[in-house]
Amino acid sequence: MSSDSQFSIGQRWLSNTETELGLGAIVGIDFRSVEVLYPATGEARIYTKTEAPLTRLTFEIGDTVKSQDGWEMTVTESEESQGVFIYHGLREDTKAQARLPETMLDHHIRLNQPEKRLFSQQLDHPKWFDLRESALRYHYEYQRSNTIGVAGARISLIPHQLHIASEVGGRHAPRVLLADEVGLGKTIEAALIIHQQIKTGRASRILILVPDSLMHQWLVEMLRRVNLPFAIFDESRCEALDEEDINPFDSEQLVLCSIDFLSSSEKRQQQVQAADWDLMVVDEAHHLSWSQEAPSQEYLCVEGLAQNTPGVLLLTATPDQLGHESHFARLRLLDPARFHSYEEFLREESQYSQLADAVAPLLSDAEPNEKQRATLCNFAPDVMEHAGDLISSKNRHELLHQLIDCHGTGRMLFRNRRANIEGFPERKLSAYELAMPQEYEAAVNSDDLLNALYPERVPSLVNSWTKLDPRVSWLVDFMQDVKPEKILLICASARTAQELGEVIRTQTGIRHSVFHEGMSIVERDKAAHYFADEEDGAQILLCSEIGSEGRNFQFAHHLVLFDLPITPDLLEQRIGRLDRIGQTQTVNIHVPYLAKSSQHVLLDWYHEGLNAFEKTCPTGSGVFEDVKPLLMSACLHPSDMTARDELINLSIKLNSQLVAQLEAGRDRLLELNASGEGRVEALLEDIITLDSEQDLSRFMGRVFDAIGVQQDEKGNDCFILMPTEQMVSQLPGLDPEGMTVTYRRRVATTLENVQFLSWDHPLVHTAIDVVLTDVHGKSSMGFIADPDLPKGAYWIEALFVLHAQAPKALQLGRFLPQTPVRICLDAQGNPVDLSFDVKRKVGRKISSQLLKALQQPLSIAIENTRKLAHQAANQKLHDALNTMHTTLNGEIQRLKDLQKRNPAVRDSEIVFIEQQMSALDKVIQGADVQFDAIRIIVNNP
Ligand SMILES: Nc1ncnc2c1ncn2[C@@H]1O[C@H](COP(=O)(O)OP(=O)(O)OP(=O)(O)O)[C@@H](O)[C@H]1O
Repeated sequence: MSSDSQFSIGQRWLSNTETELGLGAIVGIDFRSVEVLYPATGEARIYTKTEAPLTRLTFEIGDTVKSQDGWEMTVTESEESQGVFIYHGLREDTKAQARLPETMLDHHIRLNQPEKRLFSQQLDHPKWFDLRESALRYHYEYQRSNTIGVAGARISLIPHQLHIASEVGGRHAPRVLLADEVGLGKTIEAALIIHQQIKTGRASRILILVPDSLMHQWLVEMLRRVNLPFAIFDESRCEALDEEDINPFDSEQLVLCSIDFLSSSEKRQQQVQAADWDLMVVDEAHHLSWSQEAPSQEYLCVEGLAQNTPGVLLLTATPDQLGHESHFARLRLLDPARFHSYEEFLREESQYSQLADAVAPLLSDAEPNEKQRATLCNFAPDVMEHAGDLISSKNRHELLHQLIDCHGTGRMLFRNRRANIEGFPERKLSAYELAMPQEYEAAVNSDDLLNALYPERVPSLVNSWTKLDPRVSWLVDFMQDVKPEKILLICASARTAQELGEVIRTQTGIRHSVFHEGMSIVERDKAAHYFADEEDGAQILLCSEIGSEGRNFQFAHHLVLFDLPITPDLLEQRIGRLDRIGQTQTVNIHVPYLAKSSQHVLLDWYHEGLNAFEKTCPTGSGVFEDVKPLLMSACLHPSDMTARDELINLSIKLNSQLVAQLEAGRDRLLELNASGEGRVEALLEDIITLDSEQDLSRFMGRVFDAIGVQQDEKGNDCFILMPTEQMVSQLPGLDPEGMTVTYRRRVATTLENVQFLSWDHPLVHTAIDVVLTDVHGKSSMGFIADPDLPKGAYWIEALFVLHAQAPKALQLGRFLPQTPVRICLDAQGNPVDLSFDVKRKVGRKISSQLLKALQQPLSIAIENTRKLAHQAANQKLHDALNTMHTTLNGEIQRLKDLQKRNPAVRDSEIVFIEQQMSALDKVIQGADVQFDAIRIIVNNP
């Protein structure tokens, strides 16, 4: 909180919560808010005047001040003009009289006064010194850790997700397609990548584009999983912001927006493109259909954004759903230079299938034959030269990794298959044959495929179909049979869902809800919520096809497919609502169908031809493309058993060929890459170790205790945190009503209302900030009681911080975060290694006497600690430079090597690291040592 609410333009203030910003200058004031520019980091902030977390920086006579131009002077006089101080004194370099208005102060100055506080006897309890030291040390370790942004997510540890997150999240401007099969956690992967990019400073402005129907789910997932508060942007929000005459999309850093809304408004598209983004995420990217002649509106909208946004994540479970050309077009969004021609892409793909063939033996522990060996030599000559016996596990491993590197799309496309991931439930089909009503016969036997598939939608039957269609009465009975278990019903059209809802309302007392594209998002979310409610919720949710995308309904175990979709991908999407991570029981799939109808043909085709109900069928869309005419024809002639048999037999044959191709081929290499097998284990181990440590809970316990937050154990590894009236500082983020927290992942993933406190959690960060930015602990004096040491012996413990300032995007924290340097001296001025547990504060009277008596030796000792701290800091700085060079040179070299084999490495990635390295060189060399805190320890046995 600011100590002075009289702000004037030009005054210099320090942020109490974001010390890394440097010294700020007031650049704007209105009746409510104050705008501060931090020139050292190029950032600006707007604060509410009454709650600005700012401290004014002023100097007294005798203080040394530094100007923006680098010269220093000792203040001999100061005056104030329009609220701004002007300091006078002699310049140290030229010895000339100088005048330095505070507007011209060095932007890097920080408040630094432990010594002043010590000698003016503003002493705190010695525990605050320990707390400062721990906060600095933990912050330092956090910034350098490899689990940053990943370990703190509220998720179960699933290896393939962690692998993708760390592989992609650690890149500069990642541009990838996350294409895991349905329900394997693409949203979670995206959340982890976004979180990591933000926490490491790689990105700060994020735009997520999703279909209307998934907005709320994304909002909740981002908040619940990784504590990121996205703001939903729709027309009404934009309109409200239009009045303020700014680009609405500039008003927030984390924006969630419907792609349908954007692509339908020219004005909003222009605005969203004019706003700068670091990372764009597009969910359900298979909707971005493309062909040379007719790219879709959605595609064009995303293309415009992808051209100007450094990082792009596209998510789809069905990359090939709208054809291979569209798949190519999505890769083109990611890297237009590389994917410039579809023909070229096809040619390249065929090469990878040769590679796939050659690699197959390695994946199944066999020795490749001569031809395969020759192909491998072609792709990875270096390794093959020394390969010898390929089956020896070391070589095999190395070779596989090299081959993955050579794989054209392996670096930008991540696709995991369920078949490789454990823990999914079984799926069981129950089909119910029902008699065909006479009234449907004309439609079913017509030439119109839509009528044949969905006779209930024929106009003449609109008002009567629910009375004559036996699936309706079957449904009513079925609901009674499984009551109170939840049922998700999906059908093709909104009207069917609504009309079924009407029947349930009039004929049964069963609680139900509908969910379709005619409802607003809020209404849909309400319906989904009503369905999810365990006690008073709906037993059945009736969805149109849009219910089959992205939503999480795995708490239900019965899925009724009132009709069947025409493509296997859509069928998988539907089943994927229940067959997801977190599903605890067998997924029961119920299909009521009319005998000898087109739907009957589809049922047999899916079940017998593709086995697509009981197992995921990644080859389904491939088969579909090949048998489409036969399938259509069989659907139009449902009584023609020969046509049906031909369709099914051909599908079985094609499917097994495609499966064999897949098994042997390219995807296995891609999958091996996407699964992280052999590479994610170390990260997993680190997170498990971190989870088992108690450092965080102990540290936070001490912070809460010191600040005055009440912490009560609630059982089940949960704690209740309550603010108290005795709090010595505010703790932003602590709910004034109290909050329940846990440090245990297991608890956090089962109890949604409990906050998961981790090193990534905002409350932990603000707690560390509060400790470090507060003056508490800057100076203290404590007693120890050791009978083996002379009474009255004393020691000096000084804490320094090696610190540099840089824009976040440089990721200084990886190499030189704020680094604690602790120097301890005994009364004779000798460096010592102290590990006292200092529990008692020295009373006011004694401390005052001691300080008077020891002022001179203490001043000398402090000077000495400064010198020693500089020496130690120089060493650390030197080490940081070395590590930075070694690490970044290594990264550059690896990318360059990789680029020779794999065109998916963009030049811009290499250039970025080169520029980062030279900028960091300057920043690290300019690092400064600040005196942070001092503690005098006195023995009083
Ligand atoms: N690591 C995890 N821990 C806990 N829950 C998870 C984890 N991974 C996924 N889930 C849950 O599994 C479900 C599927 O995850 P998610 O929505 O990310 O998958 P998806 O691949 O995006 O699905 P879709 O293809 O349907 O869009 C969600 O309910 C999600 O919350």
